[in-house]
Amino acid sequence: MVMDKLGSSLQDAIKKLVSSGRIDEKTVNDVVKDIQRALLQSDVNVKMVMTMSKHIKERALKEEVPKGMNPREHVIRIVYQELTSIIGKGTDIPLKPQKIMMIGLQGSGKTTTTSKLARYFQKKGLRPAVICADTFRPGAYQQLKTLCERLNVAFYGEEGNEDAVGIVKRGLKEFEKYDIKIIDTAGRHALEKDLIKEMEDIHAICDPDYKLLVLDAAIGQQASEQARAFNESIGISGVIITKLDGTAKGGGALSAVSETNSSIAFIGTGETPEDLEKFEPDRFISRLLGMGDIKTLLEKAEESLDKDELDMEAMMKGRFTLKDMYKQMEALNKMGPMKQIMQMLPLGGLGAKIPEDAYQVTGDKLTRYRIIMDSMTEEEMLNPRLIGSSRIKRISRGSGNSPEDVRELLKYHKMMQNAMKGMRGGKFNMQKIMKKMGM
Ligand SMILES: Nc1nc2c(ncn2[C@@H]2O[C@H](COP(=O)(O)OP(=O)(O)OP(=O)(O)O)[C@@H](O)[C@H]2O)c(=O)[nH]1
Repeated sequence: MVMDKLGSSLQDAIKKLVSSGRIDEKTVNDVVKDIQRALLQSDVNVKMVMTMSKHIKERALKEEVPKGMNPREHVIRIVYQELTSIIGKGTDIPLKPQKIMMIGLQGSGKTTTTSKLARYFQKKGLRPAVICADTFRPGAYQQLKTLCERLNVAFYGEEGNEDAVGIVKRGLKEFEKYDIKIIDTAGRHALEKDLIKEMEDIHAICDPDYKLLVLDAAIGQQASEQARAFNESIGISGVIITKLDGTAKGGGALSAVSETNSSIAFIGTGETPEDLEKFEPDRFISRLLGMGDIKTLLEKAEESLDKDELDMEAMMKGRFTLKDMYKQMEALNKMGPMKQIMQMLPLGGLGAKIPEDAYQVTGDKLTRYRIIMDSMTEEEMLNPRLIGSSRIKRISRGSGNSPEDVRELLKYHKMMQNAMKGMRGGKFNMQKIMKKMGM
């Protein structure tokens, strides 16, 4: 997975925040410390981490909590916004006919990314064609040709000919009718004079709409040096960070680019032609924070939960009576299978605290539980601890069920009560957060 280590550390920090009793300076400092550690481990520049930490602390403690939001949600929203801001806005490459020139150092994954980009446009219904102007690396021609053939993408190259400019000229002529022309240029071990000269010559011939710099995520925060150097020498319109799936330094590479005058257009997330993603900072961060599927759940919850009837906050604090449980079971029943809902919860661990049995609330059981509860007094419903063995006998007789059924119901209630405590502040608060963040 892409940056799963950073993701899980950030999710742990958010989880801590979600389950903290109250938001005070200490809580904010603790969470910021966790976030700092996670970002530094991912090679994000220290100065950047410190500035971001300062912003989070200041905003969390000084900014007024927006109306309709609780302090916890307020802080999570700030963390989300600050993380998004350190990776920049992203570059949008439009879906229209254009020429794209690929540049970068050798080993960055430029050739593979060229074919992935062709595939990206092909999937969007545009006709891509690829020109191999890498006459420096032996094998580049054959590699790109094979990749394009597999994807059924038009390819032009002249094996053995070292005249990259001539190849580009002839390739563009041949591909006049194609929508997207992607030119793969040669890389070197460093940004040397002859590489710059060759890029400038190719640039003059093809006059590209976009010049995309390919960078390997493993270089971490050094990405800013490379982006700056290429930008100053020939100018770049955007960056593609490759191999984000295989390094612990991804955070460094992503954040470093935004420090320069450029931003990220795509990210490479694996070795297959499909493993290229358009870079969308807000979506990327919400996925990293584990807020992915929550939106679906929240929409569902919104539709079927009567918020006046259910006081989730109170329940999660432990005031979870049999009456609450009954209302909750009814509401959840309307939402769909319990297990499916729990699996959609974000932040992994929160959902995982629900015991397997808790998923088995079928319609039949619900009906049985309702009949049993109908035989209880109001007092028993509000305070189930009063229900000893003589009351169990009475309730079972009154409801036409066995004492085991009553015990099972009480056991289930205890289990849910504990699970609720464990999820304190968890899932349903996330609903509001996602909404406020416009997701
Ligand atoms: N896991 C993973 N591997 C990648 C990704 N992008 C490229 N690679 C691999 O990185 C290796 C080098 O990629 P090439 O495309 O040959 O890149 P290169 O050597 O930089 O080629 P030039 O830049 O053209 O000199 C290949 O084995 C690719 O499969 C990615 O996003 N994830």
